[in-house]
Amino acid sequence: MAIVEINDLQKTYDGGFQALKGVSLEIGEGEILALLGPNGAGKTTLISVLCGLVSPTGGQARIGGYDIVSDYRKARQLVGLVPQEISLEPFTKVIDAVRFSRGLFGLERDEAKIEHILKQLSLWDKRNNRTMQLSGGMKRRVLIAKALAHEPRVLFLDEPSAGVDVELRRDMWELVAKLKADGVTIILTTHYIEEAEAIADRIGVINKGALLLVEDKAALMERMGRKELRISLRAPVGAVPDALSRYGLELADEGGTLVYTYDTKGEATGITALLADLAAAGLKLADLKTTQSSLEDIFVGLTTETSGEDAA
Ligand SMILES: Nc1ncnc2c1ncn2[C@@H]1O[C@H](COP(=O)(O)OP(=O)(O)OP(=O)(O)O)[C@@H](O)[C@H]1O
Repeated sequence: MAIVEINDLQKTYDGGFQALKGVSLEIGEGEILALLGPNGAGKTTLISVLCGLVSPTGGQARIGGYDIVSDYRKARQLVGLVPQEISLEPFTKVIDAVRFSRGLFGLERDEAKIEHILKQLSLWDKRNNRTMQLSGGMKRRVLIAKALAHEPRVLFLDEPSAGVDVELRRDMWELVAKLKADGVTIILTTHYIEEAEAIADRIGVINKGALLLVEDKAALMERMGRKELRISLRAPVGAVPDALSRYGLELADEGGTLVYTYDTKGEATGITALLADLAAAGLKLADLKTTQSSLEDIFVGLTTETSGEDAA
């Protein structure tokens, strides 16, 4: 069942800038969705609209069935937000900061719950430290603890590993996996393709306010498993010879290159047979090169394609 339903969501800021151009998306309960996109793509705007911090100028969204505008309080109660910027009261003790966040939602004190959250984030030993005494990574954990204090069902993490070292980033990934096991739905934004690969169930690519793709990570990985063999010919051809039709070759470089795409996970690549058939068809090779498509290629391809449209 979808816990977050987004339908044609739009945001035009006061100055006229259109930061969201009609985003539609459904996120299932317990899912981890990574929103990948370059700076200024609209990721923070999308999260801010869903959390009720920025008002949409078109479309609708519901969280747990509650409209984010007309049923704002009920929708907001279901979400936790970990912002990009670290903003903590320096003199407040860790445990008090988390208790306070829970109180903001009108929930009764529940020390067992607070203890569970602090332990889950490895903050229990630091519970009586003032937040200013903590390292940057620990401060980020406090932000997560605060966001979890009212037991939200959906957690938004805006750039959780921005400015975080590699080790802490891995800790963060483990934590996300633990939260998922607890049934929390997680939507995170990131610039790091590696991060999306490591933890997401689904990956959404957003650029210039539009969602370009949402796909299961496994399906994207399947695409990544494809490789290209580029065969440069000594003499260009006008068309792919009929004798080679079964290979699905494409022509590039004005007939000077044949491009063969194959699955690296397949038992046989078909390359040996292809090369034999090429020779039989009388084609002479100048060079061979293989390239592997990666999530990064897909991402760069998608985001530059839309930049091109803008320029046109
Ligand atoms: N309050 C605002 N008023 C006008 N324009 C804004 C406002 N907030 C954001 N924008 C613009 O909207 C666009 C999207 O910004 P947003 O912060 O959502 O992007 P992002 O994908 O989160 O980027 P980043 O990865 O840099 O955080 C940017 O061009 C930004 O300048």
